[in-house]
Amino acid sequence: EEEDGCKAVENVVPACEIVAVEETEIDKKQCDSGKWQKMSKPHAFTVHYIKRARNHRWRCSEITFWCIDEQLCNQWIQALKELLDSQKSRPKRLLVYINPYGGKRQGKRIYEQKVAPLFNLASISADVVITEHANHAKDNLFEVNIYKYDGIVCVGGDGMFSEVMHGLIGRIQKDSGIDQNNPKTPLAQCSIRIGIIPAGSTDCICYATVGIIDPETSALHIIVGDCQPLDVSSIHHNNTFLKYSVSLLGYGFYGDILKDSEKKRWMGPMRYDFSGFKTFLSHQYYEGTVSFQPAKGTVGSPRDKESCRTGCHICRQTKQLEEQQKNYGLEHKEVEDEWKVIKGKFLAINAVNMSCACPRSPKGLSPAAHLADGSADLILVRKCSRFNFLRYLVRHTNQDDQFDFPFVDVYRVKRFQFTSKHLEDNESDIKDVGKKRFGQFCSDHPACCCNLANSTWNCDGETLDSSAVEVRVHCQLVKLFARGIEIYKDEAAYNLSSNELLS
Ligand SMILES: Nc1ncnc2c1ncn2[C@@H]1O[C@H](COP(=O)(O)OP(=O)(O)OP(=O)(O)O)[C@@H](O)[C@H]1O
Repeated sequence: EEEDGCKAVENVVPACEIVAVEETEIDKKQCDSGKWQKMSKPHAFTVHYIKRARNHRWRCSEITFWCIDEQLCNQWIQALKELLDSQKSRPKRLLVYINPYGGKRQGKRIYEQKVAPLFNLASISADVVITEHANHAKDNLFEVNIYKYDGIVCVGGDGMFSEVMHGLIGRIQKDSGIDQNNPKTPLAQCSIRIGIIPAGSTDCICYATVGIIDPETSALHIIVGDCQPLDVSSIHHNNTFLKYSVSLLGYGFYGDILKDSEKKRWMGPMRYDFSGFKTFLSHQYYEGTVSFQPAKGTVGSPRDKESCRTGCHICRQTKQLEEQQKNYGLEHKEVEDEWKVIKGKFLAINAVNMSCACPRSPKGLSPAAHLADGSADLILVRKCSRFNFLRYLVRHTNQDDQFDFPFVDVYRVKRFQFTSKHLEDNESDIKDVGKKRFGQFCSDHPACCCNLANSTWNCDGETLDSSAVEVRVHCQLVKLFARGIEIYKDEAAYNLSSNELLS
């Protein structure tokens, strides 16, 4: 209870949410004003801490504590600093890559104005590299001593994250003597965490792992040393490594939108709407064979009502199960007879490692997909009428179940393969030269309805041309400075008053 009889507000700041503690310089003016004038020579310290706002936004707030006893004040500062030092998950040294051309070209400004001051406050030292060209960060990660850093931070969009992730995974495999081209080899996990400061035109990975696209919130997640493991899919063709994916790997509809939008970069972000509409109208379907291994070791299903959130029990249980299997020597045992094969005509083949929720589609492509359960949700949209396809797309934005259509199938898988009919026909060595020539005519004239042409893969927002792929999910291969999307129990939990007390 405070001196003046006011009831103390019972608010708590957990030690893990303190950003920094500093001694406060008191100037004469402060000293002479307010209730502190009673104190002959006051001493003070300020605690900077995380304050939750709406929509998963975090802000750095502060509270100053005053007392007359200098020794007592110093003891508090010392004790709180020791408390912060004892939290070993907090990073001390970071390597930061800034893409100065990402999004609205604000990456450098965002870092300097919103992130660097917070890192300084939290005594984090950062080596900053402003990228000069595409793949600069990726190449650099193969050259620098990454092991002296507690984390790698990318300032940019999903493309920049993908580049840093490829660099880090590639470097770790190289140092572990693992050949990335072998699709069957288990990959070495990356213990160095990746932080994303959103500054791109698409920041979906940040949104899916933090819940908001906000540089300050992301910086605070880095400072407190959050850790969110993330599954990564490796994509191969003919024993050649192609790419890694953490969000969407899409063939057909989403691949075609991306390919078309790449040609219209001059339109800015509007190009996605334009290309989306155009691709919808073209209503192209693609023939091929999908084969997959259903995920057996995971507890959830793509039709669950529950979404992946902070401390997700499904992700935790899957990891425990994997560790048990490791102890019994059962890890990575390939059970070849468990493949399911589906041949058909598809408007879209989407494999997602996370829900792919974004501000435009808050439910995402697979609302119950998990960030770290070692599986992907494989969504097959078979050929249907334009009207039905529109109904399917609309359900991504409302409460209805987007998988509840006879032409949509969803499976939780650990591995899958796709081969286009075009390639199958070529590989089966058909000597019918006339048919091949006809095929060439069709792909040269998209208006032709024969659909012999291939689509493109949309791999986390980048195009990937391959008419056959082999995909494998690597459970929790990388770790991010994030904690997944937090569940707020009630409004009061994040509407804390400004005069919070530290306990
Ligand atoms: N200095 C640079 N100059 C040109 N390209 C760069 C540079 N640094 C990084 N890149 C590349 O730019 C691509 C896009 O970057 P980023 O994701 O940060 O921005 P974006 O605006 O969200 O991207 P997009 O235009 O694909 O939506 C990345 O793939 C990255 O490899």
